[in-house]
Amino acid sequence: MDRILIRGGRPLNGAIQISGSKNAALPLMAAALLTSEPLRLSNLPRLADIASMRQLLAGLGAEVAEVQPAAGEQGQVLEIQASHVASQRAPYDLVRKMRASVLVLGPLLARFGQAEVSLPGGCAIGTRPVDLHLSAMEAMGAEIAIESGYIHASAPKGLTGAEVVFPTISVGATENAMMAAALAQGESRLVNAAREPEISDLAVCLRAMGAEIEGEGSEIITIRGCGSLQGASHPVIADRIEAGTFLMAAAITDGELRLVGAQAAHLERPIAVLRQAGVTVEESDGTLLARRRNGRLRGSDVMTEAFPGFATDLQAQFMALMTTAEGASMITETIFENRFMHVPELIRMGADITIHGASALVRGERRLTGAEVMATDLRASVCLVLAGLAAEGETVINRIYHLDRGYERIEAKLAACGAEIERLTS
Ligand SMILES: CC(=O)N[C@H]1[C@@H](OP(=O)(O)OP(=O)(O)OC[C@H]2O[C@@H](n3ccc(=O)[nH]c3=O)[C@H](O)[C@@H]2O)O[C@H](CO)[C@@H](O)[C@@H]1O
Ligand SMILES: C=C(OP(=O)(O)O)C(=O)O
Repeated sequence: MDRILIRGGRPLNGAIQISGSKNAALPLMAAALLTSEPLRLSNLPRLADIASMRQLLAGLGAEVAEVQPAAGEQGQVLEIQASHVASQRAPYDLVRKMRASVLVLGPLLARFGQAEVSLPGGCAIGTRPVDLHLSAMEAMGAEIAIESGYIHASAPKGLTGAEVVFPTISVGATENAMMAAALAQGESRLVNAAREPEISDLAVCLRAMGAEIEGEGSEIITIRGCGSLQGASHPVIADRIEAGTFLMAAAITDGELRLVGAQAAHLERPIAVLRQAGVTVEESDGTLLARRRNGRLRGSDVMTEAFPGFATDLQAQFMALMTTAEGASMITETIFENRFMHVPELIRMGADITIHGASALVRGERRLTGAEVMATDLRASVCLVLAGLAAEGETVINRIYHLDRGYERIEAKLAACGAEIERLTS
């Protein structure tokens, strides 16, 4: 199994191109199932999750081809055509590797009147049920049964537009409901919808495919379903979590990074928190520049929240940063019940952190020292990379397949800015 070796203590300096967003790309790829015409997606990151979604779509019978970027296009470009969908079954083997596989449920059900999707099961960061996805489908008229670990959904006469009131905010359930509603008969109103930039990106693409959608980015999304959707061409937004991670990499190493393509509007709360902690973040011409303001960082409290709040996907990285700040920080995780798996590993590197329920108290100004550590999930992995970059000596991170789910060419991007980092293959 591959590992990452980091020799820490070197400031990062340089420019990094931000890749396309994994979390925007996955629902966009699933949206290709809504039409028999080709959907062309550009600026897709080259990540394990994108490969898994590609495999899932191909397994259903869609044709997925990588094509050369046209003028103005960036990243990986895929043309997905789901004209002959032979199967409506998302198998356990793929769903267990990537929970976002459940995003094929809405499109398959809306277009073909049936879908079988393996229940995702638990996950390192929490139980992560899919009840909100299922109740949204039921509100639109689907019958749902759980048998042998699979969701069996059927709507032989098609889905009907409905008011879906989400009791709690769910990004994935909002996306599934938007895609299903786009092909349902009549109008749907999604109330207490997620407002993440990835939701807005999906709405833009669905609109280009002919869907009538309003209100994305607000708490109520209205969708008037139409009989069929057409092909479209859509560039995926930049990955705000990758950008936020590298803002923190600049700060933790006391370096200076220019992030090309990063969208400040998608990072307002994390940038405000970083500024309060003593990081200068400047925006100009589609880039973000980050460096410490006067050498020292101050402990700052953070609570994770749905967008526009502080993203849970940046919580672990912020915790690594706060281990090096002056004073104490209280970091409260409100989205996932078990997203502190990085804490024992940071402690092994010299951090002083105690967990009290959903909060972690970080006592700062620790000198981190390199150690052999274990990655447990995607953001925990990159938090250990940040800690390793700041630590004295060598850090070896095991189980980095988690990292490959969400960070494109991370060693190359960091090495180009002065990090001593290498992948050890065995
Ligand atoms: C591929 C993707 O985009 N992943 C992101 C997405 O995950 P995902 O879409 O899975 O996250 P959700 O927004 O659905 O989850 C938020 C909370 O709602 C709960 N919940 C969710 C659905 C449901 O049916 N029932 C239920 O109880 C979850 O367990 C969690 O506690 O949003 C999360 C929250 O910003 C991010 O951390 C993930 O990186
Ligand atoms: C939790 C994450 O992803 P997923 O929802 O795909 O597990 C993440 O991107 O941090």
